[in-house]
Amino acid sequence: MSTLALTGGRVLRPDLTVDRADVLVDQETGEIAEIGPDLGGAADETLDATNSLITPGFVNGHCHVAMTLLRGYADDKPLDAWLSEDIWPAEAELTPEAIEAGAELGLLEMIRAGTTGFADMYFSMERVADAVERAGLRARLGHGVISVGKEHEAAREDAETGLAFAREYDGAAEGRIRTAFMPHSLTTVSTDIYEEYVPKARELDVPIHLHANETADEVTPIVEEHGVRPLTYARDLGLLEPQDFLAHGVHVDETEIDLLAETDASVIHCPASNMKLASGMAPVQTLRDAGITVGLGTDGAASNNDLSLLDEARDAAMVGKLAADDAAAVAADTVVELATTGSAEAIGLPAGRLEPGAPADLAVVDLTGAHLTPAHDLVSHLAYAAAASDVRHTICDGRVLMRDREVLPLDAEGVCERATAEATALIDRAES
Ligand SMILES: CSC[C@H]1O[C@@H](n2cnc3c(O)ncnc32)[C@H](O)[C@@H]1O
Ligand SMILES: [Zn+2]
Repeated sequence: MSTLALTGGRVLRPDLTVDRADVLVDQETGEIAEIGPDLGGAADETLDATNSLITPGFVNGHCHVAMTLLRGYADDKPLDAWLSEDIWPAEAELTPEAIEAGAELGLLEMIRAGTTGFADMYFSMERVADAVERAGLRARLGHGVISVGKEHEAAREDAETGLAFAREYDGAAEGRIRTAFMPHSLTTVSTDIYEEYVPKARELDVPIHLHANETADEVTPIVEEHGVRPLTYARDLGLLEPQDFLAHGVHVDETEIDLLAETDASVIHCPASNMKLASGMAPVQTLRDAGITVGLGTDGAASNNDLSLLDEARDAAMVGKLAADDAAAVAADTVVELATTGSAEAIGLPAGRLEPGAPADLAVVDLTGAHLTPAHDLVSHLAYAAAASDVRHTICDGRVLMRDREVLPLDAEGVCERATAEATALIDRAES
């Protein structure tokens, strides 16, 4: 077996205790072989983890990775105006090449932030999948289906694209890519498309992922048209199975929380996007107390405006306390769980735990920064003080994706140049 040892560091265990240990990775299986003292001697390759914390890689439960091209293009608007006045007109000019360049930029940023897995909904997903294969991360990918503003046959074609992608790419990149059927939301996909395509997605045995209950404005038309709350409507459409995961879940009432708990569907909390678009505050502590699996997502870089799960964890803790009016709510250990095991369970990727036999998806966080001194509590540091730039090494599936801040599978300079050129050309097309 070919082995990689991470030596001299401290390890964040699944129960969130920390101790000094080395980690030995079997690079053939991509799994953690052993955690314990002095494992460096016999390894084929070593990574220095001195003065560092070895954590599970972070998992981004909801993203539109190619939207890095639109970072900073439209800010300071609420969701509806942001999408209809700026984002959708620009996205109408996207090309597959632009999407691939934007995806590569996002993947570069994620590797640098210690992210090893993510869920993504967008267009030209075969190009996103190609970029994921090259970059070496794990992903749950799906074509975003929208029917609003389309003739019925065009909407069916879009849904067929979503099914075909889910069928053809599940298991790609040596199993690192899994797929899902991804209708955009309850208000942008019509009832008849749901009625026809949810059973077809079930036949493929892939999860369903959609935006739900993100803004108050989205709840009202569903109640008016269907006479029930959005998640009752979603349940009636067959959208709340245990493998399914919803992005946002901000405006959920008690009956909807009960419904999520009963059905075992998961919620991906996107606090930065929710704050920036002033969508509202998700009741994260209440969701967790009800036994619902909650993960953490950045959403796209145009509504965040970065792809750092460490930033997101801090945001989740801060806004969670405010939403619950309780400083003890959404505590440090909770947000570390949300960013690792919570997201991994929600999106159905095998990651999130540091133990023998688990996938070797790891981030190594340098603890020497002044902002991480002194080190009373490393879980507290992950939740409240560490930044993406503190991540020193990133490993996914046993492969080193970043060593001492150098991203190995991607040419960082070339990625930034291509993305800048594609973003400039995109905005020129959109505004001409
Ligand atoms: C159909 S592909 C995905 C689609 O979603 C748009 N999007 C980005 N962020 C959000 C958000 O917070 N709520 C709803 N929709 C969002 C993205 O621009 C694509 O058009
Ligand atoms: Zn989104």
